[in-house]
Amino acid sequence: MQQYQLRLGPLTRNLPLIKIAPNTRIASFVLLGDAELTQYAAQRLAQRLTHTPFDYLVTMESKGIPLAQALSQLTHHPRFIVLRKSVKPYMTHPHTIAVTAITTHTPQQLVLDDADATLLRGKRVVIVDDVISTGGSLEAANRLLQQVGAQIVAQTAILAEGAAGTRTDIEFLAKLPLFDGNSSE
Ligand SMILES: O=P(O)(O)OC[C@H]1O[C@H](OP(=O)(O)OP(=O)(O)O)[C@H](O)[C@@H]1O
Ligand SMILES: Nc1ncnc2[nH]cnc12
Repeated sequence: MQQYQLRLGPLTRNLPLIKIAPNTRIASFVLLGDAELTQYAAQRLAQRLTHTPFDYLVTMESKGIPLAQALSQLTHHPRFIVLRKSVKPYMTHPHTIAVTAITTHTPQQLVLDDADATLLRGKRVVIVDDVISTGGSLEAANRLLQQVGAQIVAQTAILAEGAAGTRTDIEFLAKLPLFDGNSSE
């Protein structure tokens, strides 16, 4: 399997290249289970947020969760909000929004329970995720948060992939190429 070598500060990781379309691959980045990388990335992102006062961190299920937890602790924000991908029985009044993300061909959604929506109304929010690729998940999170009256003051990620790497409205630590025909088997 072909690999892409990611260097992030003192850390190096070999990421497998995963086919997402004919001749197009992403470098699969799996933050879940990598406590060292999560902690390192959270420290770097916390530094970037030093001059951005905010009330809540918001992340998307699932790979953003450990990063948001580490960043929450480092920035002394004891609670963070997770946008879920399915409606749970305990939710009283779920707000949902459709998502198009690079890794799934089936319809996806982001869900925010009303209790969390109430918490976020009028609050300054930082969105955090592991990877921004097409930006579909980020865009959906933005729309959902705006619907419930939150104010997005920063968007942060470890990696920006493909065209997301040219965006100036995201704080990211590293860029990843999208791999074209040269990476086919
Ligand atoms: O910019 P986009 O094209 O929307 O891609 C980025 C999203 O994709 C990944 O989630 P994934 O769909 O792999 O779900 P998971 O975290 O639940 O595994 C990643 O954690 C982002 O949320
Ligand atoms: N490169 C990537 N690795 C893992 N998950 C992703 N989601 C979007 N891009 C991704």
